[in-house]
Amino acid sequence: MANVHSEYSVSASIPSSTAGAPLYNIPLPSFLANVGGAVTWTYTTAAIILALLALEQSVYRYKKGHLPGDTWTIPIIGKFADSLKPTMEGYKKQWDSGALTALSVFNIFIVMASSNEYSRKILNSPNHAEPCLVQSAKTVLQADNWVFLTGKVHVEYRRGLNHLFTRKALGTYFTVMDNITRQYLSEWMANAKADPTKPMTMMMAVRDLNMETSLRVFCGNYIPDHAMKEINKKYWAITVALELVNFPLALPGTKVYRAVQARKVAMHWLTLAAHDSKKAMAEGKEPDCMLDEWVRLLADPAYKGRREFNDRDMAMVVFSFLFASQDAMSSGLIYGFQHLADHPDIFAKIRAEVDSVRHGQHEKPFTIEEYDQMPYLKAMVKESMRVVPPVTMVPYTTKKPFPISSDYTVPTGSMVIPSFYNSLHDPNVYPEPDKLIPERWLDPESPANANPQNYLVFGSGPHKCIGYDYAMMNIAIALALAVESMDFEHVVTPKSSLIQIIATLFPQDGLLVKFKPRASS
Ligand code: HEM
Repeated sequence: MANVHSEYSVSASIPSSTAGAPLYNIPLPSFLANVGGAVTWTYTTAAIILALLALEQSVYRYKKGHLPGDTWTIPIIGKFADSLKPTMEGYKKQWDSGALTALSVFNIFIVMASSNEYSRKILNSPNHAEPCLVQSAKTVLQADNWVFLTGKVHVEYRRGLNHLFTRKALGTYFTVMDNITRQYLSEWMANAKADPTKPMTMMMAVRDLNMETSLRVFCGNYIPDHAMKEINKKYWAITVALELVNFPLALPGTKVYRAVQARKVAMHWLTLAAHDSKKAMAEGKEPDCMLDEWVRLLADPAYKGRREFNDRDMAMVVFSFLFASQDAMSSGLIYGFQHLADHPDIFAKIRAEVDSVRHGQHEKPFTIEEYDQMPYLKAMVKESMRVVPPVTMVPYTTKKPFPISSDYTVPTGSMVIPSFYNSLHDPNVYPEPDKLIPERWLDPESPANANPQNYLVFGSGPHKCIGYDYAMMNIAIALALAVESMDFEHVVTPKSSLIQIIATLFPQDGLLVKFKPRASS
């Protein structure tokens, strides 16, 4: 990005004087001399502006080369209007217009990759491209957050964090997820009983569930209830600050400012939680959350001599997990509910599987061992996120000229955006790509299983989602417990099948559901 801007500032001084020269030759009466001066300046300024605009177009066309995309870019703002209110229809049009396409927003030259081949190439070429997130993310997350590390330092830092997602750790989290989900389902059921005619809007309800699950999984009871509520209430400010383009300075009143205030609140409590976990573990507590698992690992003699994490470091990591998970998990779970409610046959199969493994003992805690015996449930969760991938694209930036194909090199400083939707809807890999067919994951011979690299829901390469197993599990638990105990009906509206993009994807009507206690066995 820096280079794009610098090309402009260097060239800005080139045109100017010659375009205004003829004006000096026109004799003017003295009383008009000042007016003449003003006219001269007007013409000169106009000439400079025109030259700059022409230069802008030339640079865009030079960078674009033969790639599909607009022949001319809208001066200065480019496709800014589209990025302000992105739509799936707009994105699909862009993805369908070529495996690599070009556009420009505020003179940031962007190459959108829509095929599996090019998307994976970007994600797996750390020497050429690195994640760049949206501009506001650095202000919100803080520039020294580990998620902005790249190369070897990133690999090493991340290796330490992989311990937080071992099977043993996931087993601990499973109990927490089960517990919190049950509390929410009971609350939803109580509301439904109080007024059975009134559907519940799932959008915010699921976000609340996810936030509490995440905070309790990550921090256990080190976060007091009132703090959890405060973090949850303020977190929406962070979500809405993640638009592709935002006012760059975190001035009072801006979305980014409000997001920074929300982060400060969350970081305050997360730092305290890290401190309290260290204290409790030193006193011999058994781990019951991610922080505890982490503290135990750090105290392990086998760990000695490796990287130390102070309270703030730990809080920053937990905050990055919260940041990475809250919107994506909410999107995945909301569509999980919508898909189940819209497919009674799939709902029935999941219920049959859950019943056969858990023998109808709904009150008994759900365990990771039981989850292991539920291939259909897992296939449904995987398929649901294939049909509507929560994260459809991740912005990367080029560090040097990136020869992405045999006949095109992305210039340095461009944004390259691997997009996952087309790959996840490739009819050669997923016949009837728009249909929800969990069975495709259960047949080892199916093209879906023959091409696992097409499943880009969690990315690929060195930055592939670290929470992959945890996320799948979390969504599966919520759906399984709901199916086990409740019937639900989707109240379909004209907007149910339309997608709104708020960082991740959501049904435009927020998903309206009527819950009832389970009727059939
Ligand atoms: C349905 C839920 C989720 C989806 C669809 C999802 C998807 C993604 C995607 C597409 C990426 C970028 C991958 C790339 O650049 O190749 C990513 C990165 C990441 N995700 Fe997730 N994610 C989910 C949940 C989670 C959860 C629950 C956590 C943490 C507990 C998490 C933590 C992260 C982190 C830390 C990164 C950055 C990894 C790095 O840079 O090394 N995600 N995720």
